[in-house]
Amino acid sequence: MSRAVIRPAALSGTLAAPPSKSAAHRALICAALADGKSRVYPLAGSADMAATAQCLCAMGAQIAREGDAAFVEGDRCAAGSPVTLDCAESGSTLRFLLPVAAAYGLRATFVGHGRLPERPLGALADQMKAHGVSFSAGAMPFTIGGRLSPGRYELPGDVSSQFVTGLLFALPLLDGESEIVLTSPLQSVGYVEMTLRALQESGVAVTPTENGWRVPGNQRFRAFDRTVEGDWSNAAFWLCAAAIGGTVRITGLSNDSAQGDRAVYEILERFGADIKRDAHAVCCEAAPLRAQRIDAGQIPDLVPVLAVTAAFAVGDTEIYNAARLRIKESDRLASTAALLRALGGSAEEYPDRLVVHGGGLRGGDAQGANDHRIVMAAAVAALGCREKVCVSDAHAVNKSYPNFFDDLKKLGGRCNVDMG
Ligand SMILES: O=C(O)C1=C[C@@H](OP(=O)(O)O)[C@@H](O)[C@H](O)C1
Ligand SMILES: C=C(OP(=O)(O)O)C(=O)O
Repeated sequence: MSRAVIRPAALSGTLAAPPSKSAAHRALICAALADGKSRVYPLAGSADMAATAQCLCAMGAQIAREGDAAFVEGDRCAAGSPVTLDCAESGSTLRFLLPVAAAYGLRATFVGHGRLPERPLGALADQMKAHGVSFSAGAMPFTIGGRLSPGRYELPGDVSSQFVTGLLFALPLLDGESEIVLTSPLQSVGYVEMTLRALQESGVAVTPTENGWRVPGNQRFRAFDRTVEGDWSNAAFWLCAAAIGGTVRITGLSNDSAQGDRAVYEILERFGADIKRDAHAVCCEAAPLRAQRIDAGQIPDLVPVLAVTAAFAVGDTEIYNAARLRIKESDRLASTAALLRALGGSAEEYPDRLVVHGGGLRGGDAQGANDHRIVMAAAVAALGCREKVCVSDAHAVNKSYPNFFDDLKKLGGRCNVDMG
């Protein structure tokens, strides 16, 4: 059993943003699909990155790590080869590589852990079945067979944008033109924009249509040397911690990033935090916070830490359009509400929204729910609490941010961590 004890503290100092998990997934995949050798730098040693790298190697690519850099030699196993792809707990790894493995025509067995086997895949799997791919079972572990064929792919936009991203990687490899048609408005738009930019930098053409994208077939990915941008989603923990009580400067965050979680800047500004940016850094300083209405549709990963921030505001914050939070590493509407209540706060959970009553938190024992964003949100909450916070499942931070507790200490936080 892993756990962390975090004591109240006002953070201060400057920190480099960790490399973006979403950008790194995309860079590794594009590199593995490319002809030749690419360099991807810097790369976090996170569990999700390791899962994607291992799967790409199992599919035929070669990846050598040198410090924070990965050198990727693109290659693929012959069609029909049996491979096992262990996606660990990473939804991105599963949903991005499933169509790619099918485009290669591999007999790929997909394995997943934690909550991953329960997370939705049906809409993508149904479209793949309609385009020549067989599935041995309806849930993980399953083995796919056959080869993906080009054509018209219809997907809902409100389950997971990762379905679209996976197809955008795979369809350019097919021997004819395809179209992705959205049957409902797209949520998590920024993540698809990140995919489109990654494809463009790899020399792959995709044309937007009225409600989707047209993807020519027979395309080749170009090798590259790519710097992975800083992660707004994980930097958000420090910016919110500062808004609650401290002064933090985060470097390496791009102002014109496609990351939807860049919105944390405007949201904290609306809360009343003193937040500024220049060409090199974002700086946030505590100020009295007031409740907000927040649309979670484009920023699902920010919700746990924004809910914690709201607990320190005056008034009631409503976080709406958040039904998809229930299908992440934990049911994040339930686990976020439980976190706030465990620390002496008050929150109401509805099917697709959360209402957080402001007024501060006391501290206490909280469940990390085996969810990195809940554990990190608990640590941020602790900084503003009156008493210490003890959170279970501290190891979960390894999923996206293995240096989280070290970075907390660098900013003056006080914690004892037992990774179990
Ligand atoms: O494409 C990506 O890198 C991601 C997309 C989002 O998922 P959904 O599109 O399912 O919301 C996000 O929650 C996840 O952490 C990363
Ligand atoms: C939901 C997340 O990731 P994934 O979907 O890739 O598991 C996350 O990082 O919060």
